[in-house]
Amino acid sequence: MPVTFLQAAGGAILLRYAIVLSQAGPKLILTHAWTASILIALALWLTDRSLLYPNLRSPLRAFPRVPATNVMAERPRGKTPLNWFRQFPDADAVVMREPLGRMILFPTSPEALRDIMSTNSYHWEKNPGIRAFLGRVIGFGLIMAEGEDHKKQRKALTPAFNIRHIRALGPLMADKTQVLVEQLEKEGGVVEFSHWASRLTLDIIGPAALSREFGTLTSDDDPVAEAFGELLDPSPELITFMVSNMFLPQWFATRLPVKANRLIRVHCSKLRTLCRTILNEKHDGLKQAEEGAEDDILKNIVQSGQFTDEEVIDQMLTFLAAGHETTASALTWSMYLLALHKDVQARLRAEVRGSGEVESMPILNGVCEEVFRLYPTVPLTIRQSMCDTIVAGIGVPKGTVALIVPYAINRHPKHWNGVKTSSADEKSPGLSEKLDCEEFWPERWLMDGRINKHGGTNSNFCETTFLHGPRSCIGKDFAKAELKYAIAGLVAKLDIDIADPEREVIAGGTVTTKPIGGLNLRMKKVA
Ligand code: HEM
Repeated sequence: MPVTFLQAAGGAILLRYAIVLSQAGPKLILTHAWTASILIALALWLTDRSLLYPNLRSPLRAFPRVPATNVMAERPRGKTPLNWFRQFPDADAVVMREPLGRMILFPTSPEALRDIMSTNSYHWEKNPGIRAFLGRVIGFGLIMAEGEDHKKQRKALTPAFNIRHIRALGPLMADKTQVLVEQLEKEGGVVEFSHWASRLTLDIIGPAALSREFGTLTSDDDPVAEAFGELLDPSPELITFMVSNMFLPQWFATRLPVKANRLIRVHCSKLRTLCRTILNEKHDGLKQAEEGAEDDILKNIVQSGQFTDEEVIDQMLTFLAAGHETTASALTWSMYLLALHKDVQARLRAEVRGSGEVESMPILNGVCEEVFRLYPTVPLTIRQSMCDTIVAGIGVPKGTVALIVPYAINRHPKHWNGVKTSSADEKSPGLSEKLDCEEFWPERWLMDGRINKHGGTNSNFCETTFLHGPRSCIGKDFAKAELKYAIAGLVAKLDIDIADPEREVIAGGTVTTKPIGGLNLRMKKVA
């Protein structure tokens, strides 16, 4: 529609200009007519893009408008969208207009989120530039696949993450946590915890996904930890390069003589070589052993018979990258929240020291769910519509950019403000207190002492830490089990306090959320 309008207007003006100038002689036509018509067409296009289309024709006008803000740069990421959601609590989405008129959609209501993530999930894809860049780093596995390719990969990989396999990993998760506890006891005193959390999760994903011990908890020089450290917790230069990949064509970006390109080439080639070696060993193991090689995610992928060796390596890189810093971030924030809420820490310690299955302990479950809600590891993710589609009953054109912001959605006041009720309150009504959407309150996830799945809201789309639908996190159950075992193991043995209470803890990080400057904790053995 805008193109038709522009073509007609530009054509008419061009014709008129040509007639006027033709009367002034052929030389003048050649000198000015084309320049003038190009400038006029450009001016019309800009006017249309920045004024007419957004104000008069865009269907996104149906949603409240918010001022342009650099939401990618703010800390914590999602802070401003949360303010918008407070301002427009009943809106299905808000729309931000960038200076050149591009409209960005921020879906907020469960209906809008369901349309994007579930009903019309395949109408939306990730930004092609970011995909190409991240694919170079973490492989073109499941996270980077789109459309039919994604459907095929997801179907082949889902059995590897079934609940039976994850349950079987419980002892490994508990054992590795025990190694961490011993290391922390040796450190004796103040530790920078996010660093230890990454080591733990790498040592769990290694054997769980690839039958490979990385041993990062007990050794300082591990090439895998180093490569992921530099690639996933990158320098400002690497971040700038990543963002510029959204706009630059890949044939150009990959050839730029910048340090970031060299760093990616060196580390990725090391990681691919390592994965190739592991894969060859797995093939040998599968050929030799009657029972097959050790049971892990890799064995399931190889045995699915759906992938070439290079594709399996892409999946291995994806699982290593997606499956380690993410849970490390959640574990870091768990320790932070438990250090701030010593009463919850004490109740949790009593629970995990008692009998019962780690998977079904009520307080532990509530603590994990509150951590995922308040500090979603991926605070924001981006999508672009590949065709005309519908969001909460409004027709949204092809090419629309949507920013899904779990940080803000998970704290939406309309869904998460409430009333604190506990069994004690139920016996003595009138004692209920107001519950703020940003308050850490594990009991949201308990109803009459039993675990509930929605945290007291009326839709699971009120919480989007792992997203929902076909593009939701395939490792969700793995991550939840891992976090439970890690918290249970740590809290049972160690008392956790903030080491430097004066310092403000702010959520930063590039791909995953982490406290800026780390998290210093005082961890003491408890009797
Ligand atoms: C706290 C832990 C975790 C969080 C918060 C988390 C969150 C997410 C999110 C938000 C996405 C969607 C990203 C997007 O499309 O923009 C995702 C996708 C994915 N995650 Fe996780 N994740 C976690 C742990 C894991 C683990 C442990 C694994 C593997 C062992 C894993 C593997 C994946 C994969 C393969 C995808 C792509 C799924 C697809 O597109 O079909 N994640 N995760």
